[in-house]
Amino acid sequence: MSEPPILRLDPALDPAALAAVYARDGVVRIPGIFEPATADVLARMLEQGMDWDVVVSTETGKAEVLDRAKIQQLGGAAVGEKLKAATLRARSGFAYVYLGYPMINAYLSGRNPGHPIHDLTDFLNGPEMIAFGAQVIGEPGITKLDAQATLYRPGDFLTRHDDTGEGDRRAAYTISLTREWRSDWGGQLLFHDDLGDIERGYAPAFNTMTIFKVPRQHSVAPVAPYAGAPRLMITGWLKDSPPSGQPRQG
Ligand SMILES: O=C(O)CCC(=O)C(=O)O
Ligand SMILES: [Fe+2]
Repeated sequence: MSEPPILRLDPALDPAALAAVYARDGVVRIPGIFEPATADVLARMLEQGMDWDVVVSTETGKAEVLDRAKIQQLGGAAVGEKLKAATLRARSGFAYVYLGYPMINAYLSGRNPGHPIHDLTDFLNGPEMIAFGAQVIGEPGITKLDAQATLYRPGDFLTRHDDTGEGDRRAAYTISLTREWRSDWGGQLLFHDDLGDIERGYAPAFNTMTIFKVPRQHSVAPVAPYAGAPRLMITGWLKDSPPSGQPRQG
């Protein structure tokens, strides 16, 4: 049996060139973030091996996270009502529906012990990734990468927001592990301007990292009812708050 590929960034990446693009545009696309064999293993994990929660926004825009046990307890009809309510709220406010896996919480609480997602959480908060992210965005004080895995099904969405958080978010990132996508399947990361037009729309391109400066108005376009695959991402923020309560302390 062959060894699993090493979890590392593709050594061919040129962080200085990426930093120049980020400094100019406030956003940078990074195709080929992992070597192909690594990206393949990570994609397979998201495609086949995840203990997904249903993530649905409440009236206040906070996340209600329904794990398998909670879904069973509520029953399909009650879960469906929550999704319907969030979808109605999306008409006029911040709302979202998708499947998620809270990587940091899961890591710290010992959920799914031995699962390979925890190696990725470790990697994202390890010295190589922190140094890379800090260099690309030109913020040497970056201490951690928040992370969640997400799966958008047909109809799933995330409405317009700007990622203002606790004040420690220096930039947002996404790493797409969506293998194939058609540009008419929705699911783009959209940047909105003040006139209500779309400045840019990024399809979930396989093995591509996107980093953008926040706050900035953005959304995830609803995945089309006819989309032929799930939209698979790792998303989060590069933060500069002290690394307490994170993986790899000390
Ligand atoms: O999935 C994406 O492309 C972006 C997600 C996002 O904007 C967020 O989680 O705040
Ligand atoms: Fe966001």
